[in-house]
Amino acid sequence: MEQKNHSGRFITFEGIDGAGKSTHIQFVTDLLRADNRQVVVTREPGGTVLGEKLREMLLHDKMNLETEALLMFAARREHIAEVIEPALQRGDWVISDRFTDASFAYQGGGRGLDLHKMRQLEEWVHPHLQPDLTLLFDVSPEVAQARLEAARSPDKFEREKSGFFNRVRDEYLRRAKEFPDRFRVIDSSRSIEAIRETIKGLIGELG
Ligand SMILES: Nc1ncnc2c1ncn2[C@@H]1O[C@H](COP(=O)(O)OP(=O)(O)OP(=O)(O)O)[C@@H](O)[C@H]1O
Ligand SMILES: Cc1cn([C@H]2C[C@H](O)[C@@H](COP(=O)(O)O)O2)c(=O)[nH]c1=O
Repeated sequence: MEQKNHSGRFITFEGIDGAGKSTHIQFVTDLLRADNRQVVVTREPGGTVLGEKLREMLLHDKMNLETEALLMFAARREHIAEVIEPALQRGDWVISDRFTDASFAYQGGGRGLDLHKMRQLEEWVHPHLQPDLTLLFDVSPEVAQARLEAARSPDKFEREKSGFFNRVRDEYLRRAKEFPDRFRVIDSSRSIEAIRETIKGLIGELG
């Protein structure tokens, strides 16, 4: 495990679109606040004024794949400097709806960008920062798609076909195997109640 130079905790939520991340972020936030923790809830791309502007472009405009990856990491650099690092230094718990694993899964796995380039960007943008815990909400693209269709109109990523989401899912699962210390894979095809029980146990382990 990497050496930490802060007293806070950094938890990331990952999974394909519609896997259920947002649903459970609220639950975890309530759980931690009830335990008197200071919690900062944020998201990627986004989380800062500049990052939210980049999010609009990233989710709605057509662009070159490398431009997409670079803008994801540009938004992330701002997010780390303005939100994540200051919060961790204060000793807060940071909950982020996605982080760098999403770039590996979507731009790497989904769209086929060379993972070596992604590792170089990661090394540049946050050489010493990794989540303490990454909750990977794992579900088939078919189930996720059915949930999303019932919930809202799709953005650029959500309009992709199931082949794309199968590749995204595979890359997430590959990373979960590569980094078993921080990843916990949650079977997100279960009921919301059953998933909450699993999450409670996992958060408890962080202390
Ligand atoms: N375990 C579950 N069982 C049934 N429905 C669920 C479950 N989890 C979430 N949902 C529903 O599925 C929809 C998508 O969930 P949610 O917005 O939490 O997904 P998400 O992973 O945050 O998606 P995105 O990454 O696209 O923002 C919502 O309508 C939510 O109520
Ligand atoms: C951080 C990050 C995100 N994405 C994609 C994944 C999702 O389709 C959207 C974000 O939408 P959400 O409803 O907030 O999940 O962006 C990506 O492709 N690469 C990334 O690094």
